[in-house]
Amino acid sequence: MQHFQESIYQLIVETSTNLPADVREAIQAARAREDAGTRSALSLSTIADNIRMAECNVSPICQDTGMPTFIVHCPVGANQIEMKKQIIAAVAQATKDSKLRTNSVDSLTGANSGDNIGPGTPVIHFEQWERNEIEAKLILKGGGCENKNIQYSLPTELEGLGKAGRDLDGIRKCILHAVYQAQGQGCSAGFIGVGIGGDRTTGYELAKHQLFRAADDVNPNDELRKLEEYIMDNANKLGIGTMGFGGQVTLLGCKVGVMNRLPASFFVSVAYNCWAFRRQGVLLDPATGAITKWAYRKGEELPMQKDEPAAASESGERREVVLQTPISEEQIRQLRVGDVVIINGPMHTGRDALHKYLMDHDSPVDLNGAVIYHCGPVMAKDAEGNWVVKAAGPTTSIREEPYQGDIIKKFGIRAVIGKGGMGAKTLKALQEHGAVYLNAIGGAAQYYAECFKKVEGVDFMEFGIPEAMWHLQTEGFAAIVTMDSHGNSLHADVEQESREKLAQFKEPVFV
Ligand SMILES: O=C(O)C[C@H](O)C(=O)O
Ligand code: SF4
Repeated sequence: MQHFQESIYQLIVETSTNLPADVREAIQAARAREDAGTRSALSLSTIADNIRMAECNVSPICQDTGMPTFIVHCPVGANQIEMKKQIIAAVAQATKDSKLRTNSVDSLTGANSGDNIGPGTPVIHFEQWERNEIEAKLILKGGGCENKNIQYSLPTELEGLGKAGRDLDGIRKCILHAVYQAQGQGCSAGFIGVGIGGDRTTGYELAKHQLFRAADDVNPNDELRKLEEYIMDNANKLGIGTMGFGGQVTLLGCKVGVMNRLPASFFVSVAYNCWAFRRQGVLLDPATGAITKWAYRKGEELPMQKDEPAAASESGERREVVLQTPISEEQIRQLRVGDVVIINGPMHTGRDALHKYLMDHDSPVDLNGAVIYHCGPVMAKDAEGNWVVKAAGPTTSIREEPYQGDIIKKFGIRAVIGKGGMGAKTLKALQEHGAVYLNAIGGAAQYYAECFKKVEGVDFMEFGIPEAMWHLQTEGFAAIVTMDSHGNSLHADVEQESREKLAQFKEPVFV
């Protein structure tokens, strides 16, 4: 098995940097359905650019490379202890090479292990089979979409949909509700895996396993096939759209699996995966561990199409405002929801640990007129020992809702960039203080990394690389105003509209 570790390393690199062809196909189809020039169409075109860049740079598609989860099938007698050691070594190497972000954090102290290795990480499942080959599959599912997983216990009462009973129609309602509750926060348009039955643990496991099915396969169970088709036809009527900007395409795939349950329990578990649906697999020679075949069609088979120039020109109607940091209140008050803002100048990253810290401490840098970017980047040092940004898309902003309004006022921040939007408390602070919330395209980590021309410095390295406060010299960072200083929030609007649309699915369908 002299090649096993190297093969697993290749699997990790391929999964993190190159979306497979079936996922690309689903994204291309979504692009064809959105009207040119709309926010959703523009976002999908940025997503397509980002997929191309990640492949070309051999760098992470999204900075959140998730919880590395391996499922390994091996012949009877294969040495699983040895394989496990080599998988762990390959994960550590891929992290060192900036193909994975340092993503393993001590839950009590917050300390980052720095190499993705720690109690419970990576996740490795072994199963024996009677074939004379090894199959290793990997999914890199990020934290933002993981937070949008949801488990229902039937019977229940669902917002907008009424009673969901212990039958196929109740399951149908749960799945639609799962898509609704995710809004844009899991970087829609997404893929969902659904597990019917099991207990709380195996139900979620079954849901996650569905994500390993090819996006274009057909469910062999006729009832489940009909359910999947129904969901694909109807979930998109919710109008949530790419990144929750509104639009025709909210869901890119739906796969449903079933297992037995206890008489007293009826769980419907939903695993939500962002568009950056990173999963791949390899078949290996059991003697050498060399790769004999890839489990999913590789990305190269389906190059992402570039936008027609005509489509780009339609976006010309959108107001574009270039801002140099620090930004004044007057400049901010002129911005409205829907404007595209291009930011130049110094910008600072800050996410969970920093926001908590700033509540009762001073900032190490002056934040008056500043832009805070909710982002946990992948960083590396170049040959001269200088930090460079390797991947840097936004993180889900709503986690900072308890702090953000107070911090904006305390430090005089004028713009917050993130994704998925924020709540009423932040909206009020934006209005009172004169600040805006800018939505960047979640997952577009290569696209945004290019905007960071220089790393000026870093504070709080003790929080770990993703949570540290990076000071970045920025050029041409584009984001959309989705919450302005006049009380308008695109997120609140889309959520309300989709809640109203959800009610059209109240009546029974599968009886
Ligand atoms: O941790 C991150 O960088 C992003 C996260 O996956 C998110 O979607 O919020
Ligand atoms: S930022 Fe978005 S694309 Fe990246 S892992 Fe999180 S949910 Fe997925």
